[in-house]
Amino acid sequence: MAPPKRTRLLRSSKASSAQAARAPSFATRSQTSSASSSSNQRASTSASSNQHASTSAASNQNGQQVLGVIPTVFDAGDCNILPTQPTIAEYDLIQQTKEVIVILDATGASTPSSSARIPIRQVIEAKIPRGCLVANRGQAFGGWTRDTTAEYPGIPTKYFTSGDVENYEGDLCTVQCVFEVPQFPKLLIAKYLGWDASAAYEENKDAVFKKFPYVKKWITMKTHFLDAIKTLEPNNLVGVKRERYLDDGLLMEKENIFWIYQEMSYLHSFINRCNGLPFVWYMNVKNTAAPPKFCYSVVNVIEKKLLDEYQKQEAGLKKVKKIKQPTGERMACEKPETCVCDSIFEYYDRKNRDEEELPDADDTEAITRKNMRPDSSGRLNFEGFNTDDQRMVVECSDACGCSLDCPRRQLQRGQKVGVVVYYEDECRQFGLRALEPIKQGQFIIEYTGQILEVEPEGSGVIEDRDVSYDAVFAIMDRRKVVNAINIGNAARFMSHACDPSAVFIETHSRQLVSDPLIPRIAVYALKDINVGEEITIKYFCQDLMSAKDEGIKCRCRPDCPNWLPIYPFESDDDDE
Ligand SMILES: C[S@@+](CC[C@H](N)C(=O)[O-])C[C@H]1O[C@@H](n2cnc3c(N)ncnc32)[C@H](O)[C@@H]1O
Repeated sequence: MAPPKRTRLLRSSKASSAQAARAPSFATRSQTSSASSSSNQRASTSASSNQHASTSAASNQNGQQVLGVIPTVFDAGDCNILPTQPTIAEYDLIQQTKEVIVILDATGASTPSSSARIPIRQVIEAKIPRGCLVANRGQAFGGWTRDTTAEYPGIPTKYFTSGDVENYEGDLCTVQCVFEVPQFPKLLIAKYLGWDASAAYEENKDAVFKKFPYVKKWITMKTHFLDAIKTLEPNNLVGVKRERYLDDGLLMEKENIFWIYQEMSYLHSFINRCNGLPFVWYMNVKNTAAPPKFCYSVVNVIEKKLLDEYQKQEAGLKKVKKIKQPTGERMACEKPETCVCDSIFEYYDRKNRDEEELPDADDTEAITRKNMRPDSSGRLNFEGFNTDDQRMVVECSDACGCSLDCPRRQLQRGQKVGVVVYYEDECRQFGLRALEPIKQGQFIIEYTGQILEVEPEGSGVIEDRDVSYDAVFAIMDRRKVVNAINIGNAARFMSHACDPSAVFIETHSRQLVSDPLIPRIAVYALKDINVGEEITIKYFCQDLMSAKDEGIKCRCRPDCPNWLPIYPFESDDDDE
């Protein structure tokens, strides 16, 4: 089937009109957007699944045995469940199947079983999500290969080019990213998923918006974000302009790192979208530094051995009895009379006090352990809050008798505001910025990563890893951390600030008490954060930070006197 006729060539100097007439088109067939639930797409997606199945049981690049290929953590079926306008039944299905646990168990021994609600993945191999059909076809049949030293987990290395159009015309195309054309407000430059930059083309703005509703949202939010950056960083106007209108040369520079930013923005946002989560973008308006390589996951990853430990601890949690609610305390749960969240907090508090073995009652009182309860809008109250305090949120489950809309289930319901991974400067590198306004006390994002032991095998020394990617649990499990250096989401980019705009809160969260309980880390806003402003946390408590001229000079503000400690730390026991 021939693509529709074009009226005007995008960049006459960049492609011949013959190429232009055959450029890939998003409008070639009755295609729906990539996250649509159309039966056509379901059929194609499962065909593509079969293709992947045949490539399983191989070895990955590190020589590690691959038990079965998981194209990304989330695409093996999850991408089929998110229609743009779900029916009630489909909505229920999304709610019921959201949580996924990933188990790393390279030996394949004693494989844990999955349930329909909590699929368990045995091996992570970041691949292009299955729902991205043309990107997968490009990877298999594309005519151009990107420099393979630049490989990013889950990002294509092969692409269709304008020269491939003859063989693949009529292939379904998804608009991956768009740029405005200053003199022609009705046009957009569209680059397509799975096609290289030379096959970018101009399209009618309204037609793109109609076909791909997310593009309209994308461009509106991008403009808003870039307008905010213009005010916040007036020295970077050239880079800001390029994000909006593109640079003349970029369409001919397929290898330019700029295109990796576009790939990561689309594909990670796609994985988010499949899980009911908002946009995540990657942006560098300052230089040509490359974004870091890491495996994107919207859930925590845990080894079977550690999951087994958590399952043993369930015995204690099962004994938790509902305590009488103190009068005058605020209760966010829809069903305060049956809510057991405060009782669960009491359970952990008591358990910690027993383990602390402090010499006298005065010392015990010195530890402030806070039960953070959301208000009826789901926000936390940070009045009188100290970032050095131990704190925890317990979320409702089916044991509380409330609905899924209960305000005490923020992390379960998932991130609501989009974020931008933004290049800050040479010292801090990438940080995280708000794509949408955030209110004080609001849940922002989960900090996902690998659950690791603080001191593996009783070594007494924290593993030789960059602990600035560790998020610790002070209440639920002092022996484990969430580490996001290799696997994680956009939260792994948050910079340290001595006066932060956000905070980690360890969270006890599961929808059903029959789900495994794995501690999670939520990020909440300590103050209002406007579009374009940075989301920062305080990495270390005050006594680990010092002005002692060693470690990493803190760049949270130009005159900050503090230094961040360096790694690895010796554990306390070995200090003397
Ligand atoms: C968890 S990572 C944050 C993401 C990282 N910036 C990146 O681009 O991948 C922590 C590292 O960021 C840098 N960093 C974060 N906050 C900083 C600050 N306030 N001052 C100096 N460096 C900072 C340090 O190199 C630190 O080791």
